[in-house]
This record gives sequence, C-alpha cells and structure tokens, in this order.
Amino acid sequence: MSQNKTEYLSTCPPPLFECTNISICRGGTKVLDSLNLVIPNGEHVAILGPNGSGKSTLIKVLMKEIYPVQDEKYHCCKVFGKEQWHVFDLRAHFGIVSNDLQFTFTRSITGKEVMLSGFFSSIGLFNHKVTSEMEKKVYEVARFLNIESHLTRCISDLSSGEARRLIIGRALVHQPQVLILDEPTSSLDLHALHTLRKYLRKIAISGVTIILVTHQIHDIIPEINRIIMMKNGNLFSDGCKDSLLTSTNISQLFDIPITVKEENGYYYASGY
Ligand SMILES: Nc1ncnc2c1ncn2[C@@H]1O[C@H](COP(=O)(O)OP(=O)(O)OP(=O)(O)O)[C@@H](O)[C@H]1O
Repeated sequence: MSQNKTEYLSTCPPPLFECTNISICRGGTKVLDSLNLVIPNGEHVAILGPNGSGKSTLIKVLMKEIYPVQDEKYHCCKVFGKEQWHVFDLRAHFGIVSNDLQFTFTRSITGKEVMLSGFFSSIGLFNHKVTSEMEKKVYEVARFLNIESHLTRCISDLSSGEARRLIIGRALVHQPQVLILDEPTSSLDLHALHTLRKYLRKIAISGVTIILVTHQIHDIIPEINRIIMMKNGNLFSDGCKDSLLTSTNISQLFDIPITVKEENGYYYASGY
C-alpha cells in the first residue's frame, strides 16, 4: 500500500537546519538580513563567501550561540526540527573544527588528551571521568585518521597540519552526525592540504554530514555538491556545484575577475 503525502511527511526526518526570514544584529549592525535556508539532514554543503559575508555568523546561529532578531518578519530557526535546545544536547550532534578552537589548545597536553576532551566539549580533561569506552573510541578514530603516533605527543610540538587532524579527531570521537569545518585548510602547506582532503573525503563517505565554511573554492571536496554562497550578510546563490562554481559567479561573489577551472572533481580559481 502506498503512503499518502501526510504519512510520508510525518516519517521524513526534519532538516538539519531550517530558517525563514531571520536577521542577526551584531554591534548594532545587521550582519544577516532576512535569510531563508534549508539544509536537509545528510547533505554535504559548502558555505562560500568573502571575508565578512556572514559565514561564521550563520554557523553561530546553527549552533544556537546567537539568536535572530525577533522582528515582525521572523518566522522560524530550527535545528533538527527544534527551535529550543539545551546547548549541551545540541553539541552532541556536532563536531566543530576551526582555527580558533585549535589555537585555544595552548597548554602542553597530549594528543590523546586533546581527543578525549571532545567527549566533554572542553579544552582539556580537568576532572572529567574518562571511561575505557572513550579511550577505545579515541584509538579507533586515531586509526581512521592515521594519527596514532600523535596521541603521545604534545599538541604544541605538532605541525599545523598534524594538529589540524588531531582537532578533527577530537571532533569525531563522540560520533557526531555533522562535522562543521570552519576554514580547515588555512595555514596548511600543499602536502598537508592533500592529506587533509583525503581524510575529509573519507569522513564524508563514512556518513558524517560535512558543513564546510570557506572562502577558498579548492577546499570543496568532490563529495560536496551543494554550495551556499553568501555576500554582505545575504544569500548570494544557493545550488549545485556545477552550476554555481563558474568564472562569472565567482567573479561576482568576490568582486574581481576570476577564472574557475575544474580538475578531478576539485575547482580552482586563478587570474586574480
Ligand atoms: N561580535 C561582533 N560584533 C560586531 N560585529 C560583528 C561581530 N561578529 C561579527 N561581526 C561582523 O559581522 C560580519 C560577518 O562576520 P562573519 O564572521 O560572520 O563573517 P565571515 O564570512 O565568517 O568572515 P571571514 O571569512 O573573515 O571569517 C562582519 O562584518 C563582522 O565584522
């Protein structure tokens, strides 16, 4: 017997993120303006735009770190179908990788401690109780990312690329549904970039949803098909990679002439 539409919709999982007419003010200025967006659960996306376009602000809205203005236009801002979240419950669904996070690990702690801290959303272990299951999971994720040798080393002694993979490991230990990567390749050399891409592809294929925030089109791994382009706090374009990553679009997005080329599923910008 075929399902009717109402039955079908009631069995569909809610989108990962859904917002209608949301605006964000920071320091008295509107930095997101009447944004409408739906990101289905399980869809890998890249959020692409110039500096200051509102990408990180959008991630803060998604993580319920900041809230939309409750003006007359506001309609909804839901994560996994819910407006209200206890922040720790919400964080359990996400793993976050950012430069800011990496640079908060300034103390001399080992790679293993860094990864274990992912279970507690903390920047060290402090008095948290580490179980044998947690330790097991750390070794499993370290094997997956090929960073077992980093576990006994101090994070301060690792190169940027090595530390970045450790931070990714930290983001994955609690088995999040979604991995948010905010400018993950900044400060990495070509070899580290190559290695990171390889592991990001492996993670995407493993079933973890990737949300990549970047201003570099070469960061976009082939598994990501949808591009959300932001400019001046607005949605500039939203659609599939093949139609959006063109020289004309990217030139308009960054306000300079840019030539875009595709090679083996990756896109590259030149001529600027
Ligand atoms: N706490 C704040 N107070 C005032 N303005 C802010 C604050 N946080 C962000 N902004 C402003 O909001 C705008 C969007 O910032 P956001 O960090 O979201 O941009 P972005 O696209 O992530 O940029 P980048 O690529 O440089 O990281 C910028 O103009 C920024 O100056």
